[in-house]
Amino acid sequence: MTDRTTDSEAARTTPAPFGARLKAATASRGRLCVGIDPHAALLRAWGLDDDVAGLERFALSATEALAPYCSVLKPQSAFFERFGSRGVAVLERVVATAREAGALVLMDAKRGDIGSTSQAYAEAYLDPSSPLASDAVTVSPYLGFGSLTPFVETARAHGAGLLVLALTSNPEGPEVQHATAPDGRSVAGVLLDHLRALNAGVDDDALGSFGAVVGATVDPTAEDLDVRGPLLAPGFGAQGGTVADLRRVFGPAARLVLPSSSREVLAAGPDPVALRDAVARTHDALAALG
Ligand SMILES: O=C(O)c1cc(=O)[nH]c(=O)n1[C@@H]1O[C@H](COP(=O)(O)O)[C@@H](O)[C@H]1O
Repeated sequence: MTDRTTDSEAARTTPAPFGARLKAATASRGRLCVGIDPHAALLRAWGLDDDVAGLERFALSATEALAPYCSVLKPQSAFFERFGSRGVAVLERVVATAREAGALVLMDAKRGDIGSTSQAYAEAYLDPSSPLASDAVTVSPYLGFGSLTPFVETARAHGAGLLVLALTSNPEGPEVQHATAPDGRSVAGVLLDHLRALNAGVDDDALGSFGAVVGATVDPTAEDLDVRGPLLAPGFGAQGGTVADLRRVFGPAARLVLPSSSREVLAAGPDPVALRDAVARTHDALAALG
């Protein structure tokens, strides 16, 4: 994005770091991230057509119903992109609506590319002057962790965060993530070490802004999951992950977990009260996590 602010203006307007804002949000609203994933099947279940009008109705109704009651909303960009520019325009409204209601927005775009292209992605999702500007974005480190440097620097400049794919919830992930790096560590272990380094300056009782994605459904791991930043745990709910699984997978790092659920919550709609009840039930279940 073009530089529309002076350095001193930027310093005045930069929000607190994402980790600090996430910690405050989960303390007041609970630590559930709800995914806004407008699947064709969910649109049909809500009595909507699988077209841009249906997408708009679904995504905005869900966001309006859920954003005041959730610490984090995670719109899945793919379901908007499949409708082209009109779908992306709906995504822009979802981001704005969620943030106005006080929810943090984690854009689920899973981007990652060579550094110079990563810079453009970082500006698209994290620069406040972008229409898609979010509080954090999911990123893929599989072009090498260093290729994410533009995301790290842009996040730091704007008080935003990153959630880096480490041990994903899908069954195909281990082929890459459990592979052994040249120095004998696992690939996932290398990524987790990089995240720990990025969060190194954070106080003991604070939360860093650079987190990992670790599925609620993965096998227990010998890796040290305590990166001193958030651990996004998708796979909770529709993919079968339970509170017991979160305890089993994360052990002492469970305090850092941000469980994420999309279809299980969204299936309760379109009634806004039913959507809120689904969130309340999940919050109650998560209370057992401590
Ligand atoms: O980054 C993610 O959010 C993600 C990572 C992962 O390992 N597994 C995973 O399911 N996700 C996303 O989390 C959401 C899961 O949706 P549900 O299975 O409906 O709760 C989808 O948007 C996935 O793209």
